[in-house]
Amino acid sequence: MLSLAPKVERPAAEAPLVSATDVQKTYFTRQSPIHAVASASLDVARGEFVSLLGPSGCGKSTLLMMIAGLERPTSGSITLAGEPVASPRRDIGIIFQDATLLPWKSTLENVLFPIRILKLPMETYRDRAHGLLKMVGLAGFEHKKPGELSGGMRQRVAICRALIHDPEILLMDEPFSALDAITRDQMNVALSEILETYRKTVIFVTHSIREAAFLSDRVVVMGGRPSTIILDKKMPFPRPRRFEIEETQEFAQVCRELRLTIEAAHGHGQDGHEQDAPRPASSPAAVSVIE
Ligand SMILES: Nc1ncnc2c1ncn2[C@@H]1O[C@H](COP(=O)(O)OP(=O)(O)OP(=O)(O)O)[C@@H](O)[C@H]1O
Repeated sequence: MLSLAPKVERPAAEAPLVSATDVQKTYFTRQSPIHAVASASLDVARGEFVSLLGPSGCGKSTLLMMIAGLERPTSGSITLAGEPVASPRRDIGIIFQDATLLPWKSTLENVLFPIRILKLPMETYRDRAHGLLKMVGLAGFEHKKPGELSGGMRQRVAICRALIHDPEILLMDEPFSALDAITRDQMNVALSEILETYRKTVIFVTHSIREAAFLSDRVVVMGGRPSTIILDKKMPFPRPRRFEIEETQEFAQVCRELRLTIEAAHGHGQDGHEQDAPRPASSPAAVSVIE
């Protein structure tokens, strides 16, 4: 039954929807093995929003791709709703850094593309596609091609495409990192609003401390060499969240703790990854993450 699912409260003590146990991943390359994830254990409850935060190369995308069934762990296990992940699944929607839309198809056709691939009844999903596009502020853009849309609009189309078949889990790999700072902030608010309506379980990869703190129920910091999970912290901010929380002392304190955790694991400014928007002169340099 297709519906624009209303927000549903999660019963307490429910088994985790996503569970990774002692997951390890080594890429065997011609040169030498690369230990992308030394060990990671992570439970994500149904309806939870969990960010994986950490500097470049700490294995965030690798962990996400293993959860998606697109990479196999070298050891350890990953289950979704209690079932081992063996291959890509229908109950997952994935959003990457680049919107990867089909340039010759319209906005509407792009959103409906998974329905074609999954061989689901197109007519049943057309209304849902219109509803999703309206929700993200793209009503009236259904027949535009990706080339006629801004970066933020294209990424909103990608979100609609990921939600069209109503997957239970959304995996997002730095979905907003290619956008300018203002659009990125707008997308963070838009994503929060979308998830207030279409409640999903989300695992979100980012370098941005602020973005992780703003969006998440929990922030999982990855780092160290070899890379593991070094902090798993609940975000104490009530929902719905609006920008104003970023101006609170509590938000600054949480961001500071996340930054200090990353710095303790990696030292200061090591790998020259993308840097933050201008920071107050009194604050120390960021380490390959955006504050
Ligand atoms: N397919 C692959 N083959 C070999 N090595 C890989 C492969 N994918 C990732 N790696 C390596 O594994 C390590 C972890 O990469 P991964 O992309 O998971 O990190 P990340 O934290 O997501 O980085 P970024 O934030 O820059 O995307 C890196 O050293 C990377 O070079």
